[in-house]
Amino acid sequence: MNSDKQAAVLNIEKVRKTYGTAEALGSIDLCVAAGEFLTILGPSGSGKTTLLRIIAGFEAPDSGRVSIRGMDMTWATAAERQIGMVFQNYALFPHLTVLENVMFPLEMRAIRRGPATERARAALESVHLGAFADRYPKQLSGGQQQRVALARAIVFEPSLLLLDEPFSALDRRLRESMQQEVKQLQVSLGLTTIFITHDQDEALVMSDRIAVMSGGAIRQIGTPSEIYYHPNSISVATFVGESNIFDGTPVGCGFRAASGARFTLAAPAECTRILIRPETVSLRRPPAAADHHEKNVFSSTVIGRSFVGGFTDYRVRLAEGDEISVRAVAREGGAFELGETLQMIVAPEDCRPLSGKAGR
Ligand SMILES: Nc1ncnc2c1ncn2[C@@H]1O[C@H](COP(=O)(O)OP(=O)(O)OP(=O)(O)O)[C@@H](O)[C@H]1O
Repeated sequence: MNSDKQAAVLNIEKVRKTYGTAEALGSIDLCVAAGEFLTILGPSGSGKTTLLRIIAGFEAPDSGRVSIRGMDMTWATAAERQIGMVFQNYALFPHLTVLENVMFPLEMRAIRRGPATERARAALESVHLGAFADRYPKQLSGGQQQRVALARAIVFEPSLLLLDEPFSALDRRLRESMQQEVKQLQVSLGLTTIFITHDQDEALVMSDRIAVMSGGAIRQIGTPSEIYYHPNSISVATFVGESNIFDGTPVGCGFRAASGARFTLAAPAECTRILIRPETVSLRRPPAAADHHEKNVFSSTVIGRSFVGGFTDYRVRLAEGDEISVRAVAREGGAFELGETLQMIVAPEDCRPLSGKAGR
């Protein structure tokens, strides 16, 4: 075993799962390091829940191996794995108080009442619910119930914390504050965490690394910035963030789109597609004197505009016919008009090869 794998809390090797003739998971390999926050991101049906259930011990793989802290746990029960879990639907016991809910995992482990109460109270403090110990779940808001579920998941100091879409029932503001809170707690306690979501923004905000799944396979794994700026495929690029994708062919140091639009790239690349993120593009009214040294300046027309508070999202059509989305910082009274003829500019380093040798 190499040192990476020794430091891993979770190591998944060649895990496969089929339901009848349908393959839910191909051959999954995944290593999660101690203290790491890893997100499994993917659209509905991509296999996230199946993978999570196999990690948790609710489901057995057809083949492959699941190790936790270096021990083969493929056939261990859920209880033997010492994993803390939080689900979307809270799953608190309604007839137990908040404190009793949090003490439950400790009672299951036959920890005496005195120390169990002390630990449960400390866990409730860590999620800022110390004052709510004697309430019942139905007397709490959704966000508070989810914090109780989190306290219950961490109270027995699990080797691994699994979070399955835990914020999806919460409204946007509460969701964002819960993201911050969970992230702070995860860092301060050094919790090794696997987070499942189909929400790319949530994945980008919270994760040390993101594994992007589709069709039962991990398509790419990397830091949020690697995934966003260097997607290795069209499916990852379009799933994470907004994107403009041009098909075409490499020409010298540049790229010619199918429409004929020519882009200068930062370096020659053997690619058949380039990716341009909307926020890397700028728009301006044509200056009186043209600067012929400037690269990637295209004549374009505004064909759509929406103000999204802080930003204006434009849709523009290049003279060559391609349509492209642009995200600009909004200034009151400073928006371009529909039908206006503008220049669209994009830096060579922001035209990213998507496939081929230099495409990553
Ligand atoms: N018990 C089952 N029996 C048959 N097929 C199943 C079963 N569970 C999952 N599948 C199939 O396996 C594939 C992966 O499903 P899975 O629930 O893991 O996806 P997911 O990414 O978690 O989706 P969602 O975000 O909608 O929960 C899907 O095609 C699904 O229909």
